[in-house]
Amino acid sequence: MSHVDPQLDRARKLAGLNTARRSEPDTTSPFWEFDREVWGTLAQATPLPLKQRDIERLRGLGDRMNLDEVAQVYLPLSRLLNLYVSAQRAKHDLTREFFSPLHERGLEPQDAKRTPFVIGVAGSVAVGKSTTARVLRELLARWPDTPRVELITTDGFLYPNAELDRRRLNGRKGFPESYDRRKLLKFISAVKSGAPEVRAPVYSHHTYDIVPGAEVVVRSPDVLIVEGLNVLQPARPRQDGTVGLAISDYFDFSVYVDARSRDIRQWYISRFLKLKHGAFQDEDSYFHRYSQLDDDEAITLATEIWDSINFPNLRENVQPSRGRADLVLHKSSDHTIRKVQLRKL
Ligand SMILES: Nc1ncnc2c1ncn2[C@@H]1O[C@H](COP(=O)(O)OP(=O)(O)O)[C@@H](O)[C@H]1O
Ligand SMILES: CC(C)(COP(=O)(O)O)[C@@H](O)C(=O)NCCC(=O)O
Repeated sequence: MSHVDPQLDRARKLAGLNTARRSEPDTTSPFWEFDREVWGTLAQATPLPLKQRDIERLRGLGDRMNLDEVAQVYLPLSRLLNLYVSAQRAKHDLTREFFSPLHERGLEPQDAKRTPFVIGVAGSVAVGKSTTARVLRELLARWPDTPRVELITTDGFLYPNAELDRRRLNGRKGFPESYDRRKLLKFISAVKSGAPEVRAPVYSHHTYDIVPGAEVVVRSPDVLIVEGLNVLQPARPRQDGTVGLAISDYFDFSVYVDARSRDIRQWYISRFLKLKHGAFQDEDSYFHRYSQLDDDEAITLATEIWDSINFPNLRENVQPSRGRADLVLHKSSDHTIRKVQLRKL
């Protein structure tokens, strides 16, 4: 954070900010904060490898992501992550060098291969974290040293509906206790142990349940992105009061997608309406019965689901984990990212 950076000063002028009135650094915050325009200058020399049609393919229902946002927000982020991956690799090489006296004696660890760089993507239901995760995946895969990027969503680790019923957790889908957290922790720990193949179960929004027998196989990629509501949850205390590990203990970097809860509520309701006219029309959709509702009834129902499930989960579990992220993307009410916070080092 040098005092005079011509690129940043130019960006501040473009953004109508007075370069002479630069605010004092906030020494009480663990984050550096950047307006989008300033952050957007941080990868100017990097060509944008995606086209409009790629964005349309990656964008979730209702999301407004466009090429400008990819260039100004995600390209710099992918550049930073590329640097962090290199730093991690350098650290790995140094550690192997540190082991080298063991080599002659045959005592060097046999599995000294590096493990995948794991990135967590957290945020509320309907905030657009799946679009964020998919765009990051595409961008990172285009950097020459991380061609193999895999993405999994934590919904695969939800208990099947029958098990949620048995545990009296219907109506709590998405709350931390609705996930098989032990299985998720074993999954991530296997990935970070360097296992050549690790399997994860699959959830379907269409059937609103785990898909029996389906799995995704993660084969030691360069980068693994793990997206889900609760990925930044701290470990919960065991019955004897001791605290174990959380999946975030295995993350090399994490992103929290943030917005005002009243904006997210609006996005959730309008997405529900879009789904009513789209996916719910399909007779196999679990929500097919809702396709018959008129728009007012659908708005009432979506509001009820938001107020009774998704908002309480956001307030009680998801939002309190925001401060644990390495990077926070702040969206304004039109879905565009206005501000980026990066954890200080
Ligand atoms: N009932 C549904 N039917 C079909 N797709 C859905 C349904 N609910 C959510 N989705 C899709 O699932 C994905 C994940 O949604 P969500 O968990 O709300 O996270 P986010 O909106 O932050 O990506 C989104 O692409 C969304 O459009
Ligand atoms: C499947 C989800 C819990 C999200 O799971 P994630 O991948 O974030 O772990 C959420 O998108 C969802 O559909 N919640 C359902 C709330 C409800 O209507 O019961």
